[in-house]
Amino acid sequence: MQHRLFAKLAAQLGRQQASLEWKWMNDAIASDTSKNSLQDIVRRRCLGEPLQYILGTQPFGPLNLLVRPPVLIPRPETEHWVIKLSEAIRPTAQSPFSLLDIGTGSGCIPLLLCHLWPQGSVHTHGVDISPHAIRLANDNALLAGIPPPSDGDYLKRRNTFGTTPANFLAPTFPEEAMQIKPPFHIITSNPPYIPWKEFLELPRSVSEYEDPKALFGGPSGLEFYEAIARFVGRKDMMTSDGVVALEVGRGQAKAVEELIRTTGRVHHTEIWTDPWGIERTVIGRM
Ligand SMILES: C[S@@+](CC[C@H](N)C(=O)[O-])C[C@H]1O[C@@H](n2cnc3c(N)ncnc32)[C@H](O)[C@@H]1O
Repeated sequence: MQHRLFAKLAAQLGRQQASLEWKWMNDAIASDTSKNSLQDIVRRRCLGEPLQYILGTQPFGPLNLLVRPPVLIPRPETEHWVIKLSEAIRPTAQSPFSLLDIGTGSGCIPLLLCHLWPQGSVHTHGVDISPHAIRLANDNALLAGIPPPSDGDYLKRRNTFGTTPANFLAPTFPEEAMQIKPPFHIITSNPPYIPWKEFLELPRSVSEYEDPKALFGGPSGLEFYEAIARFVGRKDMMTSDGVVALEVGRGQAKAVEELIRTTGRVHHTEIWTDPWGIERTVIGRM
Protein backbone atom coordinates (compact mmCIF):
# COMPACT_ATOMS: atom_id res chain seq x y z
CA MET A 1 0.00 0.00 0.00
CA GLN A 2 2.73 2.46 1.08
CA HIS A 3 4.84 1.39 -1.86
CA ARG A 4 1.99 2.05 -4.30
CA LEU A 5 1.29 5.48 -2.79
CA PHE A 6 4.92 6.51 -3.07
CA ALA A 7 5.10 5.30 -6.68
CA LYS A 8 2.04 7.42 -7.50
CA LEU A 9 3.64 10.49 -5.91
CA ALA A 10 6.98 9.89 -7.66
CA ALA A 11 5.23 9.55 -11.03
CA GLN A 12 3.73 12.98 -10.47
CA LEU A 13 6.63 14.90 -8.86
CA GLY A 14 9.77 13.01 -9.84
CA ARG A 15 11.61 10.71 -7.42
CA GLN A 16 13.73 13.36 -5.67
CA GLN A 17 10.90 15.78 -4.85
CA ALA A 18 8.60 12.89 -3.96
CA SER A 19 11.13 11.52 -1.42
CA LEU A 20 11.37 14.93 0.24
CA GLU A 21 7.63 15.48 0.42
CA TRP A 22 7.01 11.87 1.49
CA LYS A 23 9.13 12.53 4.57
CA TRP A 24 7.24 15.78 5.38
CA MET A 25 3.90 14.00 4.97
CA ASN A 26 4.91 11.17 7.29
CA ASP A 27 6.43 13.58 9.84
CA ALA A 28 3.19 15.61 9.89
CA ILE A 29 1.11 12.48 10.43
CA ALA A 30 3.47 11.16 13.14
CA SER A 31 3.47 14.49 15.00
CA ASP A 32 -0.30 14.77 14.63
CA THR A 33 -0.07 18.17 12.87
CA SER A 34 -2.03 16.69 9.97
CA LYS A 35 -5.38 15.06 10.58
CA ASN A 36 -5.51 13.74 7.00
CA SER A 37 -4.60 10.18 6.07
CA LEU A 38 -1.49 9.59 3.95
CA GLN A 39 -3.76 8.32 1.18
CA ASP A 40 -5.74 11.55 1.18
CA ILE A 41 -2.62 13.74 1.28
CA VAL A 42 -1.09 11.91 -1.69
CA ARG A 43 -4.36 12.08 -3.65
CA ARG A 44 -4.65 15.86 -3.18
CA ARG A 45 -0.95 16.41 -3.87
CA CYS A 46 -1.22 14.46 -7.14
CA LEU A 47 -4.04 16.80 -8.17
CA GLY A 48 -1.56 19.69 -7.89
CA GLU A 49 -2.50 21.15 -4.49
CA PRO A 50 0.57 22.61 -2.71
CA LEU A 51 1.70 20.36 0.16
CA GLN A 52 1.76 23.33 2.56
CA TYR A 53 -1.97 23.95 2.04
CA ILE A 54 -2.70 20.26 2.63
CA LEU A 55 -0.61 20.10 5.82
CA GLY A 56 -1.62 23.63 6.91
CA THR A 57 1.80 24.83 8.03
CA GLN A 58 5.12 26.08 6.66
CA PRO A 59 8.34 26.57 8.65
CA PHE A 60 9.74 30.10 8.33
CA GLY A 61 13.03 30.48 10.21
CA PRO A 62 12.34 29.19 13.71
CA LEU A 63 8.61 29.89 13.33
CA ASN A 64 6.07 27.35 12.18
CA LEU A 65 3.44 29.44 10.38
CA LEU A 66 -0.13 28.54 9.54
CA VAL A 67 -0.94 28.63 5.82
CA ARG A 68 -4.41 28.68 4.29
CA PRO A 69 -5.48 29.13 0.68
CA PRO A 70 -5.54 31.55 -1.06
CA VAL A 71 -2.95 33.45 1.04
CA LEU A 72 0.55 33.22 -0.47
CA ILE A 73 2.70 30.44 1.01
CA PRO A 74 5.87 32.03 2.47
CA ARG A 75 8.85 31.17 0.27
CA PRO A 76 12.39 30.11 1.27
CA GLU A 77 13.90 33.07 -0.64
CA THR A 78 11.87 35.45 1.54
CA GLU A 79 12.96 33.64 4.69
CA HIS A 80 16.59 34.01 3.58
CA TRP A 81 16.56 37.81 3.13
CA VAL A 82 14.48 38.43 6.24
CA ILE A 83 17.05 36.58 8.37
CA LYS A 84 19.83 38.55 6.65
CA LEU A 85 17.98 41.83 7.35
CA SER A 86 17.58 40.86 11.02
CA GLU A 87 21.37 40.56 11.22
CA ALA A 88 22.16 43.71 9.18
CA ILE A 89 20.01 45.99 11.34
CA ARG A 90 19.90 45.69 15.13
CA PRO A 91 17.24 47.89 16.73
CA THR A 92 17.40 48.28 20.50
CA ALA A 93 14.78 48.65 23.21
CA GLN A 94 16.31 52.06 24.05
CA SER A 95 15.04 53.53 20.77
CA PRO A 96 12.49 51.09 19.27
CA PHE A 97 11.84 51.05 15.54
CA SER A 98 8.52 51.29 13.78
CA LEU A 99 8.13 48.98 10.75
CA LEU A 100 5.50 48.89 8.00
CA ASP A 101 5.10 45.66 5.97
CA ILE A 102 3.21 46.26 2.72
CA GLY A 103 1.21 43.24 1.49
CA THR A 104 1.81 41.25 4.65
CA GLY A 105 0.06 38.00 3.57
CA SER A 106 0.65 35.43 6.33
CA GLY A 107 2.54 38.10 8.32
CA CYS A 108 5.74 36.10 7.80
CA ILE A 109 8.14 39.07 7.37
CA PRO A 110 7.24 41.20 10.43
CA LEU A 111 6.56 38.15 12.64
CA LEU A 112 9.99 36.67 11.96
CA LEU A 113 11.66 40.05 12.62
CA CYS A 114 9.69 40.41 15.87
CA HIS A 115 10.88 36.95 16.84
CA LEU A 116 14.54 37.58 15.97
CA TRP A 117 15.02 41.13 17.26
CA PRO A 118 15.38 41.98 20.97
CA GLN A 119 12.11 42.39 22.88
CA GLY A 120 10.85 45.97 22.93
CA SER A 121 13.00 46.99 19.94
CA VAL A 122 10.36 47.01 17.18
CA HIS A 123 6.67 47.71 16.66
CA THR A 124 5.50 46.28 13.35
CA HIS A 125 2.38 46.75 11.28
CA GLY A 126 1.17 44.72 8.30
CA VAL A 127 -1.29 46.00 5.69
CA ASP A 128 -3.06 43.83 3.17
CA ILE A 129 -6.01 44.21 0.81
CA SER A 130 -7.12 40.61 1.42
CA PRO A 131 -9.30 39.86 4.46
CA HIS A 132 -8.09 36.22 4.29
CA ALA A 133 -4.51 37.47 4.69
CA ILE A 134 -5.38 39.77 7.59
CA ARG A 135 -7.10 36.91 9.45
CA LEU A 136 -4.22 34.54 8.83
CA ALA A 137 -1.59 37.11 9.87
CA ASN A 138 -3.48 37.70 13.14
CA ASP A 139 -3.73 33.95 13.77
CA ASN A 140 -0.01 33.59 13.13
CA ALA A 141 0.79 36.44 15.53
CA LEU A 142 -1.21 34.68 18.23
CA LEU A 143 0.57 31.41 17.53
CA ALA A 144 4.00 33.09 17.57
CA GLY A 145 3.16 34.92 20.82
CA ILE A 146 3.58 38.40 19.30
CA PRO A 147 0.98 40.73 20.87
CA PRO A 148 -0.91 43.49 19.04
CA PRO A 149 0.01 47.10 19.83
CA SER A 150 -1.73 48.77 22.75
CA ASP A 151 -1.04 51.54 25.17
CA GLY A 152 -0.32 49.02 27.93
CA ASP A 153 2.96 49.80 29.65
CA TYR A 154 4.25 46.25 29.57
CA LEU A 155 3.89 46.17 25.76
CA LYS A 156 6.50 48.89 25.48
CA ARG A 157 8.97 46.17 26.46
CA ARG A 158 7.57 43.67 23.95
CA ASN A 159 7.80 43.55 20.15
CA THR A 160 4.34 43.98 18.67
CA PHE A 161 2.49 43.22 15.43
CA GLY A 162 -0.71 44.93 14.30
CA THR A 163 -2.67 44.58 11.07
CA THR A 164 -4.85 46.84 8.94
CA PRO A 165 -6.96 45.81 5.95
CA ALA A 166 -6.18 48.52 3.40
CA ASN A 167 -5.48 49.11 -0.28
CA PHE A 168 -1.92 50.38 -0.46
CA LEU A 169 -2.47 51.61 -4.03
CA ALA A 170 -5.43 53.85 -3.07
CA PRO A 171 -4.70 57.60 -3.19
CA THR A 172 -6.16 57.82 0.34
CA PHE A 173 -3.45 55.56 1.82
CA PRO A 174 -2.32 55.96 4.60
CA GLU A 175 -4.61 58.80 5.69
CA GLU A 176 -7.73 56.62 5.80
CA ALA A 177 -6.03 53.78 7.65
CA MET A 178 -6.12 55.19 11.16
CA GLN A 179 -3.84 52.58 12.76
CA ILE A 180 -1.00 53.35 10.31
CA LYS A 181 1.19 55.89 12.03
CA PRO A 182 4.13 57.23 10.01
CA PRO A 183 6.99 57.98 10.05
CA PHE A 184 8.50 54.49 9.75
CA HIS A 185 12.11 53.46 10.38
CA ILE A 186 11.74 50.41 8.16
CA ILE A 187 9.52 49.51 5.23
CA THR A 188 9.51 45.89 4.14
CA SER A 189 7.57 44.38 1.27
CA ASN A 190 7.34 41.32 -0.89
CA PRO A 191 4.73 42.84 -3.18
CA PRO A 192 2.92 41.19 -6.10
CA TYR A 193 5.55 41.41 -8.86
CA ILE A 194 4.70 39.00 -11.67
CA PRO A 195 3.97 40.79 -14.98
CA TRP A 196 0.56 39.90 -16.43
CA LYS A 197 2.08 38.29 -19.52
CA GLU A 198 3.81 35.62 -17.38
CA PHE A 199 0.50 34.15 -16.20
CA LEU A 200 0.73 31.19 -18.57
CA GLU A 201 4.24 30.30 -17.34
CA LEU A 202 3.13 29.79 -13.73
CA PRO A 203 2.96 26.22 -12.40
CA ARG A 204 -0.60 24.99 -11.74
CA SER A 205 0.12 24.69 -8.01
CA VAL A 206 0.53 28.49 -8.00
CA SER A 207 -1.98 29.77 -10.56
CA GLU A 208 -4.85 27.56 -9.37
CA TYR A 209 -4.38 27.85 -5.62
CA GLU A 210 -2.72 31.17 -4.70
CA ASP A 211 -4.57 34.49 -4.81
CA PRO A 212 -3.96 36.32 -8.13
CA LYS A 213 -3.93 39.54 -6.08
CA ALA A 214 -0.83 38.21 -4.32
CA LEU A 215 0.93 37.50 -7.61
CA PHE A 216 0.41 40.12 -10.30
CA GLY A 217 2.08 43.52 -10.23
CA GLY A 218 0.45 45.14 -13.26
CA PRO A 219 1.53 44.93 -16.92
CA SER A 220 5.25 45.40 -16.17
CA GLY A 221 5.26 43.80 -12.70
CA LEU A 222 6.58 47.06 -11.24
CA GLU A 223 3.29 48.72 -10.21
CA PHE A 224 3.83 48.23 -6.46
CA TYR A 225 7.47 49.36 -6.53
CA GLU A 226 6.40 52.58 -8.26
CA ALA A 227 3.79 53.15 -5.53
CA ILE A 228 6.30 52.30 -2.77
CA ALA A 229 8.80 54.77 -4.29
CA ARG A 230 6.11 57.49 -4.28
CA PHE A 231 5.29 56.64 -0.65
CA VAL A 232 8.94 56.76 0.43
CA GLY A 233 9.40 60.06 -1.43
CA ARG A 234 6.54 61.71 0.48
CA LYS A 235 7.34 64.01 3.35
CA ASP A 236 6.99 62.48 6.83
CA MET A 237 6.44 58.84 5.76
CA MET A 238 9.93 57.68 6.79
CA THR A 239 12.49 58.74 9.37
CA SER A 240 15.71 60.40 8.17
CA ASP A 241 17.65 57.17 8.95
CA GLY A 242 15.03 54.89 7.38
CA VAL A 243 15.60 51.60 5.54
CA VAL A 244 13.55 50.04 2.72
CA ALA A 245 13.81 46.29 2.04
CA LEU A 246 11.99 45.05 -1.06
CA GLU A 247 11.85 41.55 -2.49
CA VAL A 248 11.92 41.57 -6.30
CA GLY A 249 11.25 39.13 -9.11
CA ARG A 250 13.83 37.76 -11.54
CA GLY A 251 15.48 40.58 -13.53
CA GLN A 252 13.70 43.41 -11.66
CA ALA A 253 16.42 44.43 -9.17
CA LYS A 254 18.09 47.19 -11.24
CA ALA A 255 14.77 48.81 -12.18
CA VAL A 256 13.59 48.76 -8.56
CA GLU A 257 16.92 50.13 -7.33
CA GLU A 258 16.55 52.98 -9.82
CA LEU A 259 12.95 53.63 -8.72
CA ILE A 260 13.83 54.01 -5.05
CA ARG A 261 16.87 56.16 -5.86
CA THR A 262 14.70 58.59 -7.82
CA THR A 263 12.74 59.32 -4.62
CA GLY A 264 15.65 61.60 -3.74
CA ARG A 265 15.49 60.25 -0.16
CA VAL A 266 17.40 57.00 -0.59
CA HIS A 267 21.15 57.64 -0.77
CA HIS A 268 22.63 54.17 -0.56
CA THR A 269 21.37 51.00 -2.22
CA GLU A 270 22.40 47.35 -2.19
CA ILE A 271 21.15 44.30 -4.05
CA TRP A 272 21.16 40.98 -2.18
CA THR A 273 21.16 37.65 -4.00
CA ASP A 274 19.22 34.63 -2.80
CA PRO A 275 20.78 31.19 -2.09
CA TRP A 276 20.24 30.29 -5.78
CA GLY A 277 22.31 33.26 -6.99
CA ILE A 278 19.31 35.34 -8.14
CA GLU A 279 19.13 39.08 -7.36
CA ARG A 280 16.26 38.98 -4.90
CA THR A 281 16.22 41.96 -2.52
CA VAL A 282 16.80 45.68 -2.98
CA ILE A 283 17.88 47.52 0.17
CA GLY A 284 17.70 51.31 0.29
CA ARG A 285 19.07 53.45 3.12
CA MET A 286 18.21 57.10 3.65
C1 LIG B 1 3.55 38.29 -2.88
S1 LIG B 1 2.33 38.37 -1.58
C2 LIG B 1 3.41 38.49 -0.18
C3 LIG B 1 2.85 37.96 1.09
C4 LIG B 1 3.87 37.89 2.25
N1 LIG B 1 4.42 39.19 2.54
C5 LIG B 1 4.98 36.92 1.90
O1 LIG B 1 6.13 37.35 1.66
O2 LIG B 1 4.71 35.71 1.87
C6 LIG B 1 1.68 39.99 -1.78
C7 LIG B 1 0.58 40.40 -0.81
O3 LIG B 1 0.13 41.72 -1.19
C8 LIG B 1 -1.28 41.80 -0.99
N2 LIG B 1 -1.81 42.88 -1.84
C9 LIG B 1 -2.10 42.84 -3.17
N3 LIG B 1 -2.57 44.02 -3.59
C10 LIG B 1 -2.57 44.85 -2.50
C11 LIG B 1 -2.94 46.20 -2.31
N4 LIG B 1 -3.39 46.95 -3.33
N5 LIG B 1 -2.84 46.73 -1.07
C12 LIG B 1 -2.39 45.97 -0.04
N6 LIG B 1 -2.01 44.68 -0.17
C13 LIG B 1 -2.09 44.12 -1.38
C14 LIG B 1 -1.78 40.42 -1.37
O4 LIG B 1 -3.06 40.17 -0.82
C15 LIG B 1 -0.67 39.52 -0.83
O5 LIG B 1 -0.96 39.08 0.48
